[in-house]
Amino acid sequence: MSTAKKEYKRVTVKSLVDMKKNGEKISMLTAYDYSMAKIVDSANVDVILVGDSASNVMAGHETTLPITLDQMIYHAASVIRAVDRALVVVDIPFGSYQSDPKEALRSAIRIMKESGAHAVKLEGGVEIKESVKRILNAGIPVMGHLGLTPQSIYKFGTYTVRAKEEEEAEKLMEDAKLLEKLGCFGIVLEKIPADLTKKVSESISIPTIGIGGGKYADGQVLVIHDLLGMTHEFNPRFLRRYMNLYEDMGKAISDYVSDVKKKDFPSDDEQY
Ligand SMILES: Nc1nc(=O)c2c([nH]1)NC[C@@H]1CN(c3ccc(C(=O)N[C@@H](CCC(=O)O)C(=O)O)cc3)CN21
Ligand SMILES: CC(C)C(=O)C(=O)O
Ligand SMILES: [Mg+2]
Repeated sequence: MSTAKKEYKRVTVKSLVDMKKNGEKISMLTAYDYSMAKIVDSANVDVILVGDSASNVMAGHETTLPITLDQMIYHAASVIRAVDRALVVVDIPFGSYQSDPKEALRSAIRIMKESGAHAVKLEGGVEIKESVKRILNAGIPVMGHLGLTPQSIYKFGTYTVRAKEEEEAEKLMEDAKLLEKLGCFGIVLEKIPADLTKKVSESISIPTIGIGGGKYADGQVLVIHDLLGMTHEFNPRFLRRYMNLYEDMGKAISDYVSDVKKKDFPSDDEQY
């Protein structure tokens, strides 16, 4: 598994756009720490997202709002140290880009400079137009994120499917075209109807990456802990679990506890 990576060149923002052109689907997963990123990168995932979902998965917060820019940089720097092949994209966290475009650029620069990341991701469309422009003008690649945007959860109140109404669907299409025009290299489409993902993906030349966006997206993204079955209480329809690590890890750990209690561990061979 880990030997395969040497066959490949580094993934770049350009290779992702080329993959869309060639009809090759893009794989993207989150990682927040060195050990996990090492495994994800070695398995040839194209894009690693240091998501602000770290706020939920790593820190135990209910939403993505509390995580700070410093904390995101810490996670991103750990991931960067592990990665040889994947493109590493980092979420700019809530509160570090919404105030004004200069703040947005300062946050993006801090992420690039202090973590070594390759690109940043921001949530929203026309509302963040000036910020996206400014970051792109500084030579920093930007990924968009439309549909269910968790940093705005309190505006909506629920995590239900977005853009089901005609008007919202039209706005999302406009936002996607705008992000493409500004120069973004890709757009995450979260929890929107599959037919809207299809229309958007056919209308723009940059790749769409779906999470609950259906089969017509140019790529897919999941939170690594969800895929591995570590988050056993998170059960949206779009999630395919490839393991049940919550149970398996629990079993391994209780076996260890029991071995210690039984004085079975360590054995004669496991000591000096
Ligand atoms: N572990 C984890 N996985 C994620 O995909 C993820 C996070 N955390 N944290 C940040 C955001 C939040 N995301 C979410 C959150 C909820 C749903 C969702 O579908 N929730 C409910 C349905 C709620 C409703 O219909 O009102 C569910 O079925 O679990 C989807 C994506 C995606 N991101
Ligand atoms: C779910 C993905 C797209 C994300 O933004 C995150 O993990 O923070
Ligand atoms: Mg995010």
